Amino acid sequence: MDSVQRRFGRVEALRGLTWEAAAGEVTCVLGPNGAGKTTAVEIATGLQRPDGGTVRVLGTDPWGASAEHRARVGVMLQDGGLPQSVRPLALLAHLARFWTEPADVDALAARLGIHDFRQTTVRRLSGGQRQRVALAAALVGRPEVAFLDEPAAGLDPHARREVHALIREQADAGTAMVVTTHSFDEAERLADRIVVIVGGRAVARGTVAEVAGERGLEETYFALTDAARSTIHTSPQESDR
Ligand SMILES: Nc1ncnc2c1ncn2[C@@H]1O[C@H](COP(=O)(O)OP(=O)(O)OP(=O)(O)O)[C@@H](O)[C@H]1O
Repeated sequence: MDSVQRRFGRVEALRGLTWEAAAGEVTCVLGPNGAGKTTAVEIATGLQRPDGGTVRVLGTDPWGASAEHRARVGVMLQDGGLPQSVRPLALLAHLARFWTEPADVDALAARLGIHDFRQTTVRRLSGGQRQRVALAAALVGRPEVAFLDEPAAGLDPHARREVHALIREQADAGTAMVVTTHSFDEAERLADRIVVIVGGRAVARGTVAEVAGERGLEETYFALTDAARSTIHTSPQESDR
């Protein structure tokens, strides 16, 4: 996306956000609460319309894109949006029927430990269990690009390890994987590329080595976010709006 703007009343959620993700790579999107990560993902998946700028996903403007385009894009949002009264495997089997060549539901479910709670309806799953179902739902259509909003947040260590391995495998198979996270550890372990968003702008973009430099990702992140936040908070144009 290039120079994307998005405003909610007085709040400028995105102020000229520019970044990209590539096929076959994991791109981790980092940034403080309220930086605009979810807004960016929702715009990239056609759930929100930007007020300005250009967005292309697989060469297509996601706003109002066709069903054919949407079928090539996987999405896992923070609030899940899963139907509540179904069991996980029935849900995944149902979703798989939307695609001509879906992933193997049983293998995907086994991978994410979903068989362990196969008899429980989505409503009664724990937060981490629900997240694993949401991740499986995002990947069942074997997307060419997948946007995962904090897929490993709150998972137990085993589940997190599986989720990381799965994300890496999907990237190695050619998918552009876009993962938002608050974890430096996760970003360092997973990412080929990193985008740091602060106040609706990308303040750093590049490979992990390029962004982290010699200081390491955590220190670089604090330096970038502290600097950008103080600029944003003292900017007179912004406080006048
Ligand atoms: N529908 C909305 N109405 C009003 N303000 C909104 C709306 N959606 C987002 N915002 C505001 O836009 C800004 C960016 O929010 P966003 O959810 O994109 O941040 P985020 O980086 O995903 O944060 P977090 O790390 O907490 O998930 C915030 O100030 C938020 O309050």
